[in-house]
This record gives sequence, C-alpha cells and structure tokens, in this order.
Amino acid sequence: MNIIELISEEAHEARDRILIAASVAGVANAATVALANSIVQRTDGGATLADCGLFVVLIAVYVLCSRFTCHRVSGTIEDALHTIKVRILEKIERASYESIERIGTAEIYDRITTNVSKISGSATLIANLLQSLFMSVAAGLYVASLSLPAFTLLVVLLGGGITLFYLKAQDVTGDLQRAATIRLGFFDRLTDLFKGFKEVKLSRRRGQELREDIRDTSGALRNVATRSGNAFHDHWLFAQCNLYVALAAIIFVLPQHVEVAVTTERLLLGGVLFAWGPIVTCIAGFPAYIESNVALGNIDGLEKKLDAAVLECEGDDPWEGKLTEGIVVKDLAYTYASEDAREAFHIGPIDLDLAAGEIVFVVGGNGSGKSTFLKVLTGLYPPSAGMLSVDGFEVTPERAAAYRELITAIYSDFHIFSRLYGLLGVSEAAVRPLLEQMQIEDKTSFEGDRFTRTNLSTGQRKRLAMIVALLEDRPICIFDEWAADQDPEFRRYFYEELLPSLKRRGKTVIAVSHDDRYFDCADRVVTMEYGKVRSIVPGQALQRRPGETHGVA
Ligand SMILES: Nc1ncnc2c1ncn2[C@@H]1O[C@H](COP(=O)(O)OP(=O)(O)OP(=O)(O)O)[C@@H](O)[C@H]1O
Repeated sequence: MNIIELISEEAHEARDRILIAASVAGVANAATVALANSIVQRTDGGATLADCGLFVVLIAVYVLCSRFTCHRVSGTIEDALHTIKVRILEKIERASYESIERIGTAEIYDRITTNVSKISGSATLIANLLQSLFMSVAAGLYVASLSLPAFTLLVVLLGGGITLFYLKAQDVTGDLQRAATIRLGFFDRLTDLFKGFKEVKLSRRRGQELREDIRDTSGALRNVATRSGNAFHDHWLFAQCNLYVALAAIIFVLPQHVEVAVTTERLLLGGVLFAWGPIVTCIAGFPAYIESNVALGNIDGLEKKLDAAVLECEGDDPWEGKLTEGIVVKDLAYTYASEDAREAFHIGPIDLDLAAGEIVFVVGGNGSGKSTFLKVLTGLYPPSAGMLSVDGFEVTPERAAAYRELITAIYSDFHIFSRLYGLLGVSEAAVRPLLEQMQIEDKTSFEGDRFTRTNLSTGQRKRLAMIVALLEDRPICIFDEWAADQDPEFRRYFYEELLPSLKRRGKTVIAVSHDDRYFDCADRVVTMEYGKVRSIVPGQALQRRPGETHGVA
C-alpha cells in the first residue's frame, strides 16, 4: 500500500469531498490568473467593480477549498497513523511472548516511532502535493484554452521530464530501505551503550570500541541519507530544468513554427509561469511521498511479521480465577528456535504433578532450564510437545490467556510499571501495610496509582514486585530466585513466614531457589539438570540440622 492508497482508504466518505475541494481550489486558482490576465489585456478601460468582486470571490474559494484539502489530508494521514499504531499495539499484545522476543524491540520501536514520525512530518507536504496536482491540471487546461500546440509542447516536455524524474527517484527507495535496516543496528548499539553504561564506565577500551561501532553505524546512516538527499536534489534540479526547457520552447521555438499572436504569447507566458508554482510544489513534495511510502512499507513489514507471529485468540475460561485441584505437567517439552548451527537448548520431557496449595521449589545449576520451565509453566512459551492440564482442563493455545490470569509471577527480569497497571484503583490504605510488611515504608510510599520512588536497590525493588504480587492475590504464585537479592533476615522471612502464610491462604507456590538452607520450607523440591527433572523429593527429606546447610539429593 502507498500513502495515496492509505489516504484514500482512511478518508472513507470524505475522500470525494477532498477530491472535489482540491479540484475546485485548482480551478479557482487558474480562474484567478485567467481573470488577471484578461484584465491586463483589456484596452477598453481596465478592471470593473464586478471584476474586483469576482477576483475576491475566486481567492476566497481558493483559500477555503485549499484549507479544507490540506486540513483533511493531513488529518486523514494522522488518523491513519493513529489507527496503525493502535492496531500494531493490539497485535503486539496478542502476539505470543516468544514471537515478540524473536522480532526484537529495535524493529518495533523504530517502526512505531521513527517511521510513523516520518510519515507524520510529511503530511503537509503530501497534502500540498495532492492539491498542487489539481492546480497543475487546471493551469494546463488554461494553457490549452490559449494554445493547443503550446499545451502539447508543455505536456510532452513536462510529462517526459516528470516520468524520468519519477523513475530516477525510485532508485532512492533502495537507499531509504537500507537506511531503515542500518537504523536498527544503530538502535541496538545505543541500547548496548545505555544498558551497559556501568561496564562502559569501567573500561575506557570497551567504551571506545563501542563508540567506534556506533560511529561507524552512524556514518553509514549519514552516507545513505546524504546520497539519497543529493539524489533527490539532483532529480529535482533535473525536473526544474525541464520546466525551463518548456518555457524556452514556448518563447523561442513555438513562434517559429506556429502562428501565435503577441497578446496570446504574453497570456501563455503568464499561464506557464502560473503553472510553475504548483508543478514545483509537486516535484518538491515527491521526496516526502517516496519517503512516506518506504516508511509505510517498513511499518507494513512489521505488521506482516506480527501477523505471522503466533497470535493468541481468546477461548473459554474453565477456571474463572480459581485453582482447586492442581497442575499436571505431562511429557512437557520446549525447544528454543535455533539461531545458528548449534543445537538449541530444550527442556523436557517433564512429568510433574503440582497440587493446589503446595509449595514447590525448583532447583538446579545455572543453565539447567529452571527459568525456561517457569516460562512454559506460566504459559509464556507454548509447549513444543506434551501438555499442561489445570484442574483437569488442558491449557490449549486458546485458553493460555485465561490460564495466565491464575498466575502472579516475579520473573528474574521483572519490571515495575510506572503506574500500577492491572491494579489501577487500588487504595493507598491497602498498599500501606504491605509496604510496612516488606519494610520499605520509609523508602517509598504509594500515592494515587503509583509508588513515589522506584529507583531503589535490587532487593527493595523485588519487595515492591512482591507487594504487587500480593495485591494481585492470584491462586498460583511463581517466584524466580526472588530471595537471591535479599539480606539474610529478609531471606529467612521469605522462606519461613511469607511462603507459609501464602500456603495458609491456599496459594500454590512454585519458587526457583538456590538457598539449600531453606529447602525444607518446601513441600517438594524438584531438581533440574540439562533441561530435565533429575529428582523430586519432599522438602522435609532435606531437613537441615541446626547450624547446617545441605546440598540437593
Ligand atoms: N531467549 C532464549 N533463546 C534461546 N536460548 C535461550 C533463551 N533463554 C535461555 N536460553 C538457553 O536456555 C538455557 C537455560 O536457561 P535458563 O534461564 O532456563 O536456565 P536457569 O536454570 O534458569 O539458569 P540460572 O540459574 O542461571 O538462572 C541457557 O543455557 C540458554 O542457552
């Protein structure tokens, strides 16, 4: 789809009105020049009051119609962009977690910010281009009414020039597409810089090498932008030269071959000069048109990727927010998509029964697949094989969203939202005791719908995440190494007080832990190794003796 098709589709019933207004503006403009020309040619006394009135009316008509066209076209483009953004956000929301992980944030950010801004910034130019097209046609008709040979000459020379300009300008499309790809690399490098700013600060060499990488990417962007800018300008000059050629042909060549009265020639000159403005506007608006089309193509590419992504559809909800029996994991497996020749990591097949109200710890060495298992267990990754069954109902792709509503999770890379989305409307009175429970009431408070401070220590931020989890009050609680960043006292509080209190409230808790000292706080401990379950033992079997820590069976 190109930008004109987009406007045409988005404008709906306003499309005809925009076309009528643009053509009336063009005709009124041409009529103004024709009137002016006819007045200056008169030999019998010049302008009358009626001429003045007509002149004012024509200008008023032109202003009103031109204003309507420009406002409606730019409004339509902005409406379309808004619709596209909302549609993309909806698709992102419906896309599976693994699809979004695969597409990556750089492309999504770039398409819905840079590319949308590019089209938005061109909206006025495109509106002017559209209107100038009509004005050029009206001006052409005026020239035709004065002299058909002159009109033919104009059409042939300008038509040929504009066609050449159009074909040459298409070459720039490739450069613009290349720029879009380089921009993604640039965005990735910048993300590296900001996410790794601490590490960069610790190593001048790292900073320098990263800076060189960013500089090279920026340089590549500059080269492409300069090349396409220069090409556009050259094409524009070429098209303008064509106008001069047309002018010269009418002044010098036409009178040699066709009988043209001196007065008509003057009128013709006026007509061509009048057509000059809109034609130049058309040519000047063309880069914006091409850039918008490329940006639209990039956005379209993202939409296609999102459409190809696994989109989750809403099915039935057999659980309605309750867990009564438990979760059955049967032959469950998950394999990451392989990005290179190496075999991708996979977990499973895993068989596990998790009873409602049970506390289960998932333990194992680094990279054994604990977090991956939790992502499959929480319905973020669809199983590659096997199944999850909850209270006797299979978690099908259609039910995944409803199933996730049973779960509150604090992943190892958790996020605290700027506003308490999902819990907007929760009262300050409900949050205050939880801040005290988590012992951060002197660090932050809850006002309106947000925590006043979230730039806390990692352990304190995890406590904020725990407050959110407790407020969500869902039957299944998943904690991925939550206690890892807590001080000894709070770690003890987590294992010996918080988890038992959740159990008393009937919650099912699945926690990834490396704290073997507290394994006896779990009803069962599941040990993972190389993506498989190595053992499942009762927590009590791992009971520590006073002052003793122990390993995993
Ligand atoms: N997004 C991903 N794409 C591809 N492979 C991944 C991805 N995330 C993790 N892996 C692979 O999965 C393996 C297991 O990772 P996972 O995070 O599940 O381990 P873990 O047991 O939680 O480790 P840790 O105790 O260090 O947190 C890793 O070795 C990694 O290679």
